[in-house]
Amino acid sequence: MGEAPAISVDHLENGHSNGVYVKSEPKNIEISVEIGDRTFMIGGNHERNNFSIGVQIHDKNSNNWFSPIVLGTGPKPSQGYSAFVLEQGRILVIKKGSPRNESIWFLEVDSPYVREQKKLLRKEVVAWSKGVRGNAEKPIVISGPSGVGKGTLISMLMKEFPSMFGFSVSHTTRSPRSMERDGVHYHFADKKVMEKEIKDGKFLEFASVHGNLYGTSIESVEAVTDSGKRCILDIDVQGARSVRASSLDAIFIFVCPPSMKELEDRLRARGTETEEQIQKRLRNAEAEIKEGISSGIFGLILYNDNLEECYKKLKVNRLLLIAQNVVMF
Ligand SMILES: Nc1nc2c(ncn2[C@@H]2O[C@H](COP(=O)(O)OP(=O)(O)O)[C@@H](O)[C@H]2O)c(=O)[nH]1
Ligand SMILES: Nc1ncnc2c1ncn2[C@@H]1O[C@H](COP(=O)(O)OP(=O)(O)O)[C@@H](O)[C@H]1O
Repeated sequence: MGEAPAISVDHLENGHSNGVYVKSEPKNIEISVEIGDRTFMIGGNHERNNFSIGVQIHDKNSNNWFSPIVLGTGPKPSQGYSAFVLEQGRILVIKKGSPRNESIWFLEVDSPYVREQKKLLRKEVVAWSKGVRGNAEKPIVISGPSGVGKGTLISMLMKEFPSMFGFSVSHTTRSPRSMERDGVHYHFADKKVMEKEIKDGKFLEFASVHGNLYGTSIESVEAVTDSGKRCILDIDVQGARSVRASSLDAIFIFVCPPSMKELEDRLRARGTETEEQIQKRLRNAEAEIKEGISSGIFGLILYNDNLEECYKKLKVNRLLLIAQNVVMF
């Protein structure tokens, strides 16, 4: 596994731990971990937030304390945590005795992702992610009819695991919706330019969907995987079929609506399509759902009825969960 030797960590007692004199000792510190010139104090409530464990940084050189920006969702404040320093500026935090899927957390304090966020935010940053199991490397393809909730579920995943997942930004000739930003939601492309780039072999897959051209460029996938994150592709069934046939070994998930009526209600409520586009998407939806369920392309079929329940199924499903090369104690 190559991790740095696990350093068991004493609980902070009389203000001294790992040789760092703590001037203004933060309250209820459970763990202190020394990495280089810094000591990371983990415990208590994060800035009076009872739902997430606190993190403070002590810099040996300046003898200053920092309260970093904390990204991701950390474990709840409680007793009984232990910490182990891993490679790539990560700290493994284990809560012994809690249910398996609530016992492993990673605090990134100097990973490539945290360094990227520090540069962006110009502040001290740390990022929590929950350690789960599954297959850490494979990209994830999520398909489903327009309006079913793919984008919503993907945003929830990326919000909870900011350092684990990256979204592959597709190209499309469709015009942007009011809240969509070029280069973030899509690369909004000219048809001729996109067709030429497809011919030049720059695309992993492409398809005509609801009358527009959509495609995943190799560059978009690489932009995510080069950042050390797991790539999520939101593509239609045709695209999923092409990816399945390609060398890109991915995990395939299809999201179904509870009913066509509910799908129509959601499309209408979203208010991003004209009546004509809604009708076209609904006509296509029936065939897409049939293909999604019966094609055998998708290893996981999710029914997005209750959003929270569907999201939980997405996260805890044996196919998706992410191995973090966790050393179980
Ligand atoms: N094949 C393929 N389909 C894509 C790609 N990007 C988006 N799509 C699919 O195109 C369809 C329409 O996407 P969009 O216009 O954003 O509508 P939405 O599904 O209602 O969000 C959806 O099924 C997407 O999954 C892509 O790069 N390749
Ligand atoms: N489980 C759900 N119950 C009710 N509304 C939902 C649910 N999931 C998503 N929505 C809503 O349905 C609309 C379509 O969701 P979206 O994520 O844009 O779908 P897609 O990306 O598949 O086109 C959005 O307004 C979203 O807030």
